[in-house]
Amino acid sequence: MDIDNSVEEPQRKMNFRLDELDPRILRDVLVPGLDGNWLMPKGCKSCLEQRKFCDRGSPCASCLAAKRNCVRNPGQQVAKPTQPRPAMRSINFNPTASKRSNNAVANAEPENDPDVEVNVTATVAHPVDAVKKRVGRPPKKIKTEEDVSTEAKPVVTQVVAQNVNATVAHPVDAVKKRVGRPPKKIKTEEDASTEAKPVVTQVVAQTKIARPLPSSWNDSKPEGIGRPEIWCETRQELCETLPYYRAFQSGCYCHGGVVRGYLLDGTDSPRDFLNGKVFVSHCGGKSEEDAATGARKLRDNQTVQDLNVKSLLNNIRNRFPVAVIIGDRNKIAPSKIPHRYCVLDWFKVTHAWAEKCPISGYSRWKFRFEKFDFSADGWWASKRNSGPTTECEISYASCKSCKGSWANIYQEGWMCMNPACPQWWKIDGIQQPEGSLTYTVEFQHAETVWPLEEIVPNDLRPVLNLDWDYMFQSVKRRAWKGFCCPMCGRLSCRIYWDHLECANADCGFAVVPERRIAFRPEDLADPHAVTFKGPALPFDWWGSEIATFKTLLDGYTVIQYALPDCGQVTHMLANQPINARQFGADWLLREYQSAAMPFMRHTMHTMQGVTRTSHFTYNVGAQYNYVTEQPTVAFSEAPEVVTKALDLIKKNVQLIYPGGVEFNEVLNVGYIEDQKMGFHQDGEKGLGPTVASISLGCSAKMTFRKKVSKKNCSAPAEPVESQDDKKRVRLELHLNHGDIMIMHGAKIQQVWEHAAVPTGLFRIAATARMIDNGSIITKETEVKKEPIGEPQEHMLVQEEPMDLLEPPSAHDDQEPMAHETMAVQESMMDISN
Ligand SMILES: O=C(O)CCC(=O)C(=O)O
Ligand SMILES: [Fe+2]
Repeated sequence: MDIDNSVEEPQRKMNFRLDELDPRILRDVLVPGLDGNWLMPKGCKSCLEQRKFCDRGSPCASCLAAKRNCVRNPGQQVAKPTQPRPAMRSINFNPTASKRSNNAVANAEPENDPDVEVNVTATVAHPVDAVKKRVGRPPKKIKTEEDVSTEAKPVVTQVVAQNVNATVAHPVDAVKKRVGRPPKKIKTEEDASTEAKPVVTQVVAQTKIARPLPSSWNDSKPEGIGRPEIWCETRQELCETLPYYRAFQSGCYCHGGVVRGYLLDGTDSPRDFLNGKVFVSHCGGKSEEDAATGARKLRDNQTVQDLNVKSLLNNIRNRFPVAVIIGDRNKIAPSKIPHRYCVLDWFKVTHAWAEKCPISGYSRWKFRFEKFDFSADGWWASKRNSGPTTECEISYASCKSCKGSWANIYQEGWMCMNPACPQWWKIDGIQQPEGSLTYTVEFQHAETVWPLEEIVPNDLRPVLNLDWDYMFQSVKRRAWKGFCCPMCGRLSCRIYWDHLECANADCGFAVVPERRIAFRPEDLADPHAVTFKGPALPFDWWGSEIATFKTLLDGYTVIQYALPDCGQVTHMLANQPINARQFGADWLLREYQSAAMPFMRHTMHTMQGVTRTSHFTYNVGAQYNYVTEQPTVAFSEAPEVVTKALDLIKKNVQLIYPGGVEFNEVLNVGYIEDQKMGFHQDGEKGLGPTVASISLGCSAKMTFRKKVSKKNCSAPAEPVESQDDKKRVRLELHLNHGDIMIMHGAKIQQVWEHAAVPTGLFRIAATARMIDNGSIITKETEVKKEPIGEPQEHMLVQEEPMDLLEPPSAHDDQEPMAHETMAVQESMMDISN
């Protein structure tokens, strides 16, 4: 038995749980695909003793040259003698028999399978050309593909025989050549000039680059042979537009158990490479930057349980193509990537295997991808690329120890790629040293044929729907997806309320549809909600630490919530007659829809970087930049509806705070389906203690919770909501059409944060503030301002205390679930009736 158990690492074994399983299960999981393969011999004794590279021929080239008897260790698989190359066979794909994909490994024992032709040619080089190799181990110097292709001729070269000549088609799967397909001639200019030479320089694809490359690095690359058809400059443009790439942070967009989109960007791992048709990459995860070298290193084993690994293996198993995107921060592109993100093409994931990371010793999963359309290089190929001039095929061999079968990936020799096997990452029992491996020519250039290969799933360019009636009369989620410019291919977010504009300044493509949105309040109202003609009944929820008071004022139902030591939040509930008043909420809703409102999705800084908000805003009056960066206009230049909204807000605030509160700014916010405003404080410098808003259109939930101090987070980012975050909510207002909300007390903004989530299709909120930050103060807003500081403790004088309306204590410290809200509503109903 040729297993060296002494090198087994129990810790790794524990991490890689599959090694506890039956090896057949292991094979099924890790190496779905080919059934039956020929075995590759191990290196000969003589080469092993001399620690020389053995080409595993029979006899090997080295013994042949030295006229030695080529002997292998007992127990090792001996290669069959050289045979004449058999004619290529075509074997029909049997869909029922090929659940497993043709990726990395064949599992069946070839000698037991009479249908499998074994053909390990010991001395024949590459199908067409001999392969020129450096003597001994490749030099330690780390090279990129480009280095190799542009460097002067290798100093010492020696023609050696390549031992594997994989001409045998797989018995079941379609790793076979298709019938009648003529051999491909895939030549580059460089090929043509070197054609006369009998050897092909083997491309070395090693991209271990310790430190981040300088910014000019991408620019210094040669131009590609084409241009990308689909591209953009921000991650948000990418993720809002492409249905196959919605992952704002991950390098893999997984959905439904498979990877739909794969991003090749800033992080690389040793031996990642990309040519015009094939690339090898990793799937990220469990890695961190090494403080000393700047290189990314693993902090744990990647396993088949990891989401990205599991999903990519499913892509292989199910022959599920993946759309690939490249970022200009990647280090492996053969040409200059002209934009921040560019779509490459559809790819097949053909091989998966685990390498032992040379830096950390952990297992890192690597994946090989092939361009779906293999007939031509992609636009990103460099003219300097040189590959083989005819078809080639990847060969496979089985591990004597674990019986797993793996592709012949590295030119230095075949290795078992099963991390659970004692022979993992060893050539002839010897652990591979750091950075010494290079891929075989076949592994870099061979095509894997899938059945139904010709059928590309769909055009990667999202279709721009020019049915403008649908697009703009609708306020559905679809209406604020990004779009792909039909002129230049740039992906753009929909950032304007009323039209589409390509973000490429050189393009100028825009569509300005006729504006015909005309929602009436009843069109937008919650179908289950009551339309109150008398005093409206509240549907709010609050924690027991919040004291409440209720009254009626000018037809409004007024509820005040006292946030302990901070101030008050007032909810004024409108009803149908109030909203129908002159310049009331109904009029405002209509006017906001018909006036030319320059609503836009402006930019804001979050922990993820600069993104556009998921709502539209239009600011009038003083500068208000605390959350978003946006311009402002004077009230005199804004549509009349904004001033009328402010008048209505002021009139109602006056009812609650008769001392007089003035405002010099109105932020108008437009929401369509699925848009919202996440948790934030209204923290503009110089903000007055009173912030008041009017809600128009569909209902919304406005929630309040106390802030928690977050390290390194000075900006009011939209925090990711966890279960605990939901539990932190202590006040929830159900704002309906025409309702007024007032926050009073500067400490509210310091201690609490609030969020607004509409529950229907279309909503406008106009929020008024007093801001003294040195920006626009117009004549009309030059008024006496309340000092900022301690909260103003003038609660309403109550006719009727609301204590009885407090939710039962059982609701304390629980998230305001629907049933709890209902319980509160019922208790309110009881009392109000
Ligand atoms: O949409 C709303 O009602 C809330 C808006 C808001 O919080 C803001 O403008 O700061
Ligand atoms: Fe706010």
